Amino acid sequence: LKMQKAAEHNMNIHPMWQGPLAVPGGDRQSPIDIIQRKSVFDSELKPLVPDYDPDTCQQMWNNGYSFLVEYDDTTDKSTLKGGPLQDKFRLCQFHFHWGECNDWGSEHTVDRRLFPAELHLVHWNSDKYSLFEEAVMEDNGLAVIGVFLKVGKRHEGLQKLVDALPAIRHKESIVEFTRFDAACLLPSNIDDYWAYHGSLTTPPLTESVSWIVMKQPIEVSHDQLAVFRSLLFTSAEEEVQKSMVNNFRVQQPLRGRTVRSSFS
Ligand SMILES: C[C@@H](CNC(=O)c1ccc(S(N)(=O)=O)cc1)Cn1ccc2ccccc21
Ligand SMILES: [Zn+2]
Repeated sequence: LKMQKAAEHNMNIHPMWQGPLAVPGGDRQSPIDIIQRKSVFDSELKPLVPDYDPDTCQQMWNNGYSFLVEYDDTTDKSTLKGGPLQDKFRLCQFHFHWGECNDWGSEHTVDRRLFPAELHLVHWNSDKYSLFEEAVMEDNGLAVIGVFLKVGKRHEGLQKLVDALPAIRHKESIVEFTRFDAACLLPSNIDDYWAYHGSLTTPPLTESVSWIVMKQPIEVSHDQLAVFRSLLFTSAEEEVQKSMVNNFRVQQPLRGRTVRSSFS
């Protein structure tokens, strides 16, 4: 029932969803429901090796659908390798998806379980491509780490980010944001994850993503999540202000894909 309610509230009415809602013939769309008993343990999956340099953190902005923290990805200073990945990937940004209430908001689900929010750390394959824009179009171009957020104790590392949000309430607003270590948003256990091939969850929905979804959620406080919901989809000029909530895509068909797990 919550899935149904969540689906009714999701942002398919947001302007960004007007137009083709799926890649024609797309058979590896994201997000998906991860059915634990159907995932296949793969002993070949290696530990993930995130190596992020806080000095590459540059700015935070409201793009009218989420808020992004962007990193300088002109060098290999902040990288991800290991896990299911054959190549080295550069961190370019992270962002979140969340609901209007704590009952839903995540994009992926685990055995149909919804979380109040989901973090995405976006990386592109710098061994094979020279720009993010190139990698976006290639089937091994991107790697996104998904981390579920659940309501619990306050997340000290997240608070620096939460304190900056009022400065980017409106769409298109941007603020300098430096020296943030994205690794502080990863759960304590990054060895247990699910891996599958999918897509961007917003247009252009390109099927270029190696998804790595962490099993262990991070805990954030109710009040920290409430600040996410104080953001607006709308720019300062628009007369009707709309709260930035329910900015998630509904789960997509698995189409015969296998979800691998790094743990048995
Ligand atoms: C990718 C778009 C911008 N979108 C993203 O970068 C992006 C990143 C991660 C996710 S998620 N939620 O799956 O983690 C979703 C979107 C720009 N853009 C639009 C058209 C386009 C064409 C070529 C190159 C870039 C292009
Ligand atoms: Zn995302």
